[in-house]
Amino acid sequence: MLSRLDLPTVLLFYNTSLLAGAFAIIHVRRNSWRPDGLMALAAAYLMLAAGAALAWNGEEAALPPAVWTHGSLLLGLVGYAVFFAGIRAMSGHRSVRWGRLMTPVLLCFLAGLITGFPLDNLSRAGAFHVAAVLSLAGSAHEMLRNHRLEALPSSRLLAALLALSGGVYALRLVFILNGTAGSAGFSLAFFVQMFCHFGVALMVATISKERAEVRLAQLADTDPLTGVGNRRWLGTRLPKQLRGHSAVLQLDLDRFKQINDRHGHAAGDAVLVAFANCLKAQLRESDLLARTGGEEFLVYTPNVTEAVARMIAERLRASVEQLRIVEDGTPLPVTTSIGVAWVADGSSPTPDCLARADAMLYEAKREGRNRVAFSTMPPQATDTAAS
Ligand SMILES: Nc1nc2c(ncn2[C@@H]2O[C@H](COP(=O)(O)OP(=O)(O)OP(=O)(O)O)[C@@H](O)[C@H]2O)c(=O)[nH]1
Repeated sequence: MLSRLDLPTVLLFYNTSLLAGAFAIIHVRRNSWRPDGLMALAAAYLMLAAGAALAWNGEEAALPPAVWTHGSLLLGLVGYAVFFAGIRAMSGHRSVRWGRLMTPVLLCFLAGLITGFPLDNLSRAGAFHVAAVLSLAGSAHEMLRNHRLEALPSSRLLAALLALSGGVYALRLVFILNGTAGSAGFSLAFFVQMFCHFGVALMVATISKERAEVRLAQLADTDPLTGVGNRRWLGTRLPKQLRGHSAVLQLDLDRFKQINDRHGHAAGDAVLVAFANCLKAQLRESDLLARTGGEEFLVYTPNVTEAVARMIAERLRASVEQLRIVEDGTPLPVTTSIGVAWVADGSSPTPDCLARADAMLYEAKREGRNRVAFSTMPPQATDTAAS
């Protein structure tokens, strides 16, 4: 069926796919919180559509050959360069070196003006196909590289579509170079490209949606002031039972209200940020740190002996005491009280451990603040410990 389609019909479908793709990408960009590269992508689609329309009108003898051949080649080359720039910017905030990207495009265009090679159909198609293959292969590579940093479900699919599109152009380039490119292959190639244009626009929209979902999940789990996890996040990360040789530490800044009252809420916020950063700097990758309330933080530290759990708590207390926070030229001395519940052998239900750490924190406050109160959880019955 495809072989019976004439060239104007194929080009009409091809252009429709580019225009619909550009429209979809512009719409996604308007609603995206991370629109990098999307305008370039839409512009590339429009340039490729304009280039194809120029070629179509030229084939119909509606324009002088010198105009449509050079014009369509320039639009095709710039379109594919901008397409690559768009995918690169979209894939991971990396900068686009426009000078480096556009220099070969302009050199090719100038060579065309000097030698007149675009007037020859096969030479022009060859140059266009080389640009398309390089751009699409580079774009697929960018998306795969991005997938390693940001594993979104649709980024691999987008890379596959880009690779398919580049592969079809590469195959056609081989036919062009050995002089066997026929009109049936031409129609089929444009049909696949049409499918890829729709697919790429759809994947761009889906990636934008997936990024928004990831961001929402991050916002829901993160304390906006300090950037550490919040109580909700902690709830999803803490096991139901704390295993033997693990500890929870409940930390609370001492007399924090006075800092707010004397120096203002902004100074209080600065203290909270410094406090969180100080704790973060002391902990291991495997530890959890969350802000569970106003000036309350919780640390979960697995795989620690009693001596190490005591040492960690004391080290946190001492490093907070040594913090040097200055607001408007005024030093703000801070200390923290810490309640620790350490699980010996077996395991303990997490709520019990949290309640014990809280009770220990209360004791540390009662005993004068700026200290650690430590407790070992009582051993559990074997069946509870095994569950
Ligand atoms: N700046 C700032 N203050 C907060 C925030 N959240 C809670 N607070 C304040 O934290 C203070 C907690 O005070 P209290 O619970 O009385 O405790 P405290 O003054 O630290 O006294 P002790 O815990 O007994 O040592 C209150 O003044 C809250 O308004 C916040 O996000 N920023």
